[in-house]
Amino acid sequence: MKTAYTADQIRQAEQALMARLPEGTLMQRAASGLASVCADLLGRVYASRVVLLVGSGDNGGDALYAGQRLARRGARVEAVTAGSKTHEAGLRALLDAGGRVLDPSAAGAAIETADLIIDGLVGIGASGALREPYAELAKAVAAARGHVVAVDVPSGVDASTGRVEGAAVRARVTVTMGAYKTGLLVDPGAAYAGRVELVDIGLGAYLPDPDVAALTGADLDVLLPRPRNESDKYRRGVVGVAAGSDLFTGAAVLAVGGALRGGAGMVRYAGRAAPVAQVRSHWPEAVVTQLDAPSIDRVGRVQAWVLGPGLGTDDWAHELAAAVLASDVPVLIDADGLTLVAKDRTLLRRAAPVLITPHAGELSRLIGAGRDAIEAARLDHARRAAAELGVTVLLKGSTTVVAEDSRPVRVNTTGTSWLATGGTGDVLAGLAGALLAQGLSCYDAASCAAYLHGVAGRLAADGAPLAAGDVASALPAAIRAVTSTNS
Ligand SMILES: NC(=O)C1=CN([C@@H]2O[C@H](COP(=O)(O)OP(=O)(O)OC[C@H]3O[C@@H](n4cnc5c(N)ncnc54)[C@H](OP(=O)(O)O)[C@@H]3O)[C@@H](O)[C@H]2O)[C@@H](O)CC1
Ligand SMILES: [K+]
Repeated sequence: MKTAYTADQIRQAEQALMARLPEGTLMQRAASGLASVCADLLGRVYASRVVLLVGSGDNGGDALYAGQRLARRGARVEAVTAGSKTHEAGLRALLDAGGRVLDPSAAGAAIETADLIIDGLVGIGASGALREPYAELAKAVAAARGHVVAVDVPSGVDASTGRVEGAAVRARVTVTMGAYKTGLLVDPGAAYAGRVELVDIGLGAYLPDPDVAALTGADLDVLLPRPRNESDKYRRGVVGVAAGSDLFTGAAVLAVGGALRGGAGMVRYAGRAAPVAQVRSHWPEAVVTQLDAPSIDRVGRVQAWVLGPGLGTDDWAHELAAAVLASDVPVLIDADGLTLVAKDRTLLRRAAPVLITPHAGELSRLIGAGRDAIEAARLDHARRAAAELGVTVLLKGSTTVVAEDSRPVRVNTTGTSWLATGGTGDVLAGLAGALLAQGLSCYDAASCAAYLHGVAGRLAADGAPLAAGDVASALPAAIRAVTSTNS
């Protein structure tokens, strides 16, 4: 599990650790890790040209000491000091090692042509959008031809939330100190951070419960259910899919496709005549019930439901949603199911668990916040929705996040932009439903499904556009990639 923390959490842990160490120890550890990543990127340090962007705080101090180390190895290091003050000891160390301070008027040209730029403008001490002259420097970095390495967080990215309010440095690598910051895992911040390298400065024992966490392949290997020798199709879990309508038959096909690849023992599909015909012809593996009335009485027992993809929002759909939600098993609500629930909150009054899987627009209808506001602060809104609605929330987007009251938000880092195409959400819903049916909690089912869906998307796309059906087809390969044994 990759864990990440807010700026306040990091600062408190650092203070506790610093109290036990000689002054300056942590900054030297940070600078040493930073210099070593830079040296690897440069390949040959001697005679390379390095520009340091140095702000007024300790983030600038890290950059100056790393510059000292590179200068000692023969790099030509130049510092642009942008703040009202500069870390004095760090600046002295750089100058003693042969580095120099650049006239601000020469900064643009130096940034453009340097082999490597170290962004030490601001780190966890920043607040709000970058002020001048920092903002102008951050913009100048966009023209850099060399490697751009951010110290701790890319300047302009809010370390605690990933928000970017104005200009921000777009880094190839971010070298982060002691622990991941939440803003490095959540978009838009994650997109600015590039590859994130963690430098161990000894903070581990002082860190609190994380603010957010990201599953890794090893976590999936532990969490994903496997069939045992004595398993039969009923014991492996049966997932029900209530999706599709005369207008949207494809959503039913794709949701069932996702569910069939998710490892449940059986997939039951229930719907109207048109989607029933499509599901039957695509998936002989599914057990299909054609509904004459909006009721699930004839469907047979399931351990979890997927409700909503392509279902429509008419009275019939509303009645079917009410019937599914009146059951005593976990229900995943997606797409039209979310529109129905937004119009009639009483549908959510149930004892069994609910997992909702909205994108920002759907969440906006559910909690009455603007879509743009949600996109700009995805973590906050997912948390708020989980608390207000009493459900688990999987908020889809460039970084998919899973929120549940009193738990760290799980962020998914496996996604790819190729997944932003019609129907992939239906596959995700089916997959997550299948995991629910196998006994995973909403929190685990949602975060494992997001992870596998992202990996499957990458495998299916492989650098080219994909269709949603390809993602369902790639799910077995995604599962194989994370499970160490195929038993
Ligand atoms: N603590 C530790 O143990 C360790 C810390 N480490 C490192 O220290 C970093 C944190 O250092 P920090 O606390 O000095 O804050 P930091 O991010 O450098 O800058 C704060 C200054 O920036 C300014 N400023 C603020 N907002 C701004 C804005 N929007 N636009 C422009 N300027 C803005 C403001 O200054 P002022 O306005 O007064 O000039 C403020 O005082 C951390 O990220 C890590 O790299 C490592 O060495 C490991 C050990
Ligand atoms: K920085």
